[in-house]
Amino acid sequence: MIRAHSIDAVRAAEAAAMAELPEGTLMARAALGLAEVAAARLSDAGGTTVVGLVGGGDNGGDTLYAVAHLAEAGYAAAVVLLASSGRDGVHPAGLAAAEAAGVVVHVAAGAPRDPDSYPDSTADVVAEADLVLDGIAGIGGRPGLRPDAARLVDAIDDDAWVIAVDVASGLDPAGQAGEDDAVWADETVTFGTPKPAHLLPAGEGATGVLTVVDIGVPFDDVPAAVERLTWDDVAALWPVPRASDDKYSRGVLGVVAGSEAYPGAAVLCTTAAAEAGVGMIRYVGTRTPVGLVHHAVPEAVVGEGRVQAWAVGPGLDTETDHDDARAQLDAARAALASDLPAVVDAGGLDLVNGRRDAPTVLTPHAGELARLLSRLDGSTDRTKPAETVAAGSDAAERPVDRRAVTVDEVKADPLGHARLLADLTGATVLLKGSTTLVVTDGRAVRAQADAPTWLATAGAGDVLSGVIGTLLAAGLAPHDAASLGALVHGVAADRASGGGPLRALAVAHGIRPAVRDLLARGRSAPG
Ligand SMILES: NC(=O)C1=CN([C@@H]2O[C@H](COP(=O)(O)OP(=O)(O)OC[C@H]3O[C@@H](n4cnc5c(N)ncnc54)[C@H](O)[C@@H]3O)[C@@H](O)[C@H]2O)[C@@H](O)CC1
Ligand SMILES: [K+]
Repeated sequence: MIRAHSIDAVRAAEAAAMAELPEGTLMARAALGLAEVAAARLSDAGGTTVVGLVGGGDNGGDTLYAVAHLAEAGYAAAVVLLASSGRDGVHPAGLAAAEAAGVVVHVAAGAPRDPDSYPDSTADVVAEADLVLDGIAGIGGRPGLRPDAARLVDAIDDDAWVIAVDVASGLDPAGQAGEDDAVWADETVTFGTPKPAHLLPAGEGATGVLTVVDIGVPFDDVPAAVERLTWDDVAALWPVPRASDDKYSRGVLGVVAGSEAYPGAAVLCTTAAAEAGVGMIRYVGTRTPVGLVHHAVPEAVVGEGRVQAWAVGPGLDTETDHDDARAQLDAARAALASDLPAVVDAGGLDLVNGRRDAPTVLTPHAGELARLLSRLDGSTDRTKPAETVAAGSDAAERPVDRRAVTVDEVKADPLGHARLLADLTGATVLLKGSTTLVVTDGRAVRAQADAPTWLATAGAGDVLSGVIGTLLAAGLAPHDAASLGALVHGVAADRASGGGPLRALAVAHGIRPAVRDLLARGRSAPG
C-alpha cells in the first residue's frame, strides 16, 4: 500500500524529528537524496547541465543544496532565483553553499506580476538545461504559478528532464484544487512520505514518476490521508475459498441490471461477477437481457432468491412503464431497502434517496455525482441556477430555486464532491475517473490509478459493478471492495488492452487471469 500524509501531519512529524537532530539535518538529507536522483538521471541521459529554479522557502533551500552537490560532482550547475525572492529572499545558507560549490547564480529581473516589462536572459539559462530542478514551492505552495515563475517554467526545453522538488510547484499540496497552472514534472522527488497531491486526481498528472527519499522521519504510525492499493496488496484482501466453503458460503450476488433499452449491461455485469469468482449469481431482469444472460453466463440463475449482496443499476431503465420492467424496478427498490450490502451504479443511482443503513458502494461518474448531489443536497448555496444545467431526467423535478451542482464543479474538486455525497448518504462513494477515488467517512481516501486511458469506454462501469458486487457478497467491507474492485478492473483492462483499443467485454474476460496472476504474485512475494 502506498500511503500519503496530510501536510499538517508531515509538518508535525518533521518538527518532532527536527527537535531531536542538529539544525539543518533534514534539509541536508533531503538535498543529498535529491542530488543522487538527479545525478542518476543525468548520467542515464548523458546530460551535463542542471538548472535549479529557486523560490523563497525551504523548498528553494533543498534545491540550492542539491545543485551545490551536483556542481561538486562536476556538472555544469546554475540556479535562477525568482524575481519575487531575489538574493535576500532565498535560503541564505543554501545560497552560500551553492556559491561555494561554484554554482552560477542568476537572479531573474522584472516585476513579479509583469515579467515582460523587464526581459532578461534567465529564461535562456533555463532553456539550456538538460535537467531542471523545480524548487519554486513545495508543501508551503499555493495553487497556480505567478507570472515571474510561469515565464521560467515556460522556457524549459521539451527534452529536459524536469524533477519537481517535493511537490510540483503550482499544485495544491493537499491535492484538492486543480492543476492547470503548475510545473508538469517528469518526476517528483519527495521527502519522507508521499503527499496527497501525488496520488489525487488534482495533482497526479503534474507529478510524473514519484520517488520517495527517506530522510529518517518515521511515518508508519502516522494515519494516512490518502492510500493506494498496489498489486502486492491483492493476495491479502482477495476472498480465496477455503476447503469448507460452498457456493453459498462464498457469496451469492443478486444482480438487478439491464433492460430492454440496455440489455448488454446485464451481460457485462454478470460476466464480470462470474469471472471474479462469485459463488453464485441470481439475475433479475426483463425478457431480452434474461435471454442474453442465459446465453452468455450459463452459470447465472434467473429469478429472485436468497443472496448475500446486491448489484443494482447497470443499464437499468428507470423511466419505462412496461409491466416486466416495473417488476424489475420493484426488485431494485426492494434490494436498496434491504439490509444487505449493495453496489449501486447508473440507473440505480436514480433510486437513491438518502442514507442506507447497510454497507453500500455508490459508483457514480462525475455527471452522475453532480446529478445526485443536486437532487439530494437541498442545502447547498451554489453559484449556478439549476436551469443552466443541461436538462437531465430529474432536472424538471427540481424546485426552481434549487441550486444545482455542475459537472465542471465536480471536475474542479472531485474529492470534495465525493466526500459530500459520502456525508449525505453514509455510503462509500467510488468516483470514476482516470484516477478512481474511493471515499468512506472516517477512512483514508483510496485513489486507484491502475487502468489504461482506453478503459474510458461504454460498459466498463457495468463490469466494475460485477466485480465490486462479488467482493461485497464475499463479505468485504465497502471501502476494500470498492478499491480492490477498481484495482482489479484496471489491471484486467490493462492486460486486455495491451496498449491498444479495449472493449468492455474484453475487460470482463480479463478479470479471471488478472486475479490469478495477482494472487500468484502474493504467493511468491516475500513474507
Ligand atoms: N519541514 C521540514 O522539516 C522539511 C522541509 N523541507 C522542504 O521545505 C519545504 C517546505 O518549505 P516552506 O514551508 O518554506 O514552503 P515552500 O518552500 O514550499 O513554499 C513557500 C515559498 O514559496 C512561495 N510560493 C508559494 N506558492 C507559490 C507559487 N504558487 N508560485 C510561486 N511561489 C510560491 C512563497 O512565497 C514562499 O516563498 C518542503 O516542501 C520541502 O521541500 C525539506 O528540507 C525537508 C525537511
Ligand atoms: K517544487
